[in-house]
Amino acid sequence: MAALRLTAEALAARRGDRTVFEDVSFSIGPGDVLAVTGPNGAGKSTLLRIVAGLLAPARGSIVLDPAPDAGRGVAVHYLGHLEALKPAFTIAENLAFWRRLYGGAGDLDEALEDVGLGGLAHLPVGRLSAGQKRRVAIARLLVIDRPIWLLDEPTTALDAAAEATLGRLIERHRTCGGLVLAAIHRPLPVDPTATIVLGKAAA
Ligand SMILES: Nc1ncnc2c1ncn2[C@@H]1O[C@H](COP(=O)(O)OP(=O)(O)OP(=O)(O)O)[C@@H](O)[C@H]1O
Repeated sequence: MAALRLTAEALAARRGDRTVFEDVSFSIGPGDVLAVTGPNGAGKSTLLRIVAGLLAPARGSIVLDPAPDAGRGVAVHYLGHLEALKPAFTIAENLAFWRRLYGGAGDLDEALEDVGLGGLAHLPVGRLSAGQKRRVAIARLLVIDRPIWLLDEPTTALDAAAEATLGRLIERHRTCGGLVLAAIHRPLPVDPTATIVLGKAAA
């Protein structure tokens, strides 16, 4: 994985008519894990969505060095609150869809083994538990090789074993030079390089 640096400079975000946060700056490079904490409504998901390019900042800038020719979007993988899985399709069909859409090349069976869902590729997603769906969403990170993982409360619905597995997968990603930005309420299953605390909850 090519060495990348992601630098955010004096970011501010507005949602509706409210400034959610301002003057947020950070710089992360290969192997870094940046945790973003703060109370409900402080803007953690907003920050991730801005870094993903899904929302524009009210002020400030985000620079990727080196900048991908096709833009920042191709370097990031956003794991949001929603799993973005079609319930009527099997696990394999869902992962194959996302892999094709994002231009990934990872092995589906290997990814499912990695998240503890080996042998279940044929099951419709609609029949899975919340934690199993989360594991499928995490497997998507593995079949599409992108350097920046944006994880919004990634341990939601995971049991202790799956949380430990996520920790190992994040460590593997770091070892390969990947970067992680994670919005959290509970501690991550890895030691973050740094933590940003966003301010006050919405009144
Ligand atoms: N689509 C939207 N339109 C207007 N305001 C929004 C929108 N989405 C979120 N907000 C507001 O932006 C603020 C920040 O929301 P955000 O989801 O980023 O917070 P968060 O820190 O991730 O919260 P939580 O810990 O509850 O997940 C909140 O006050 C929320 O009401």
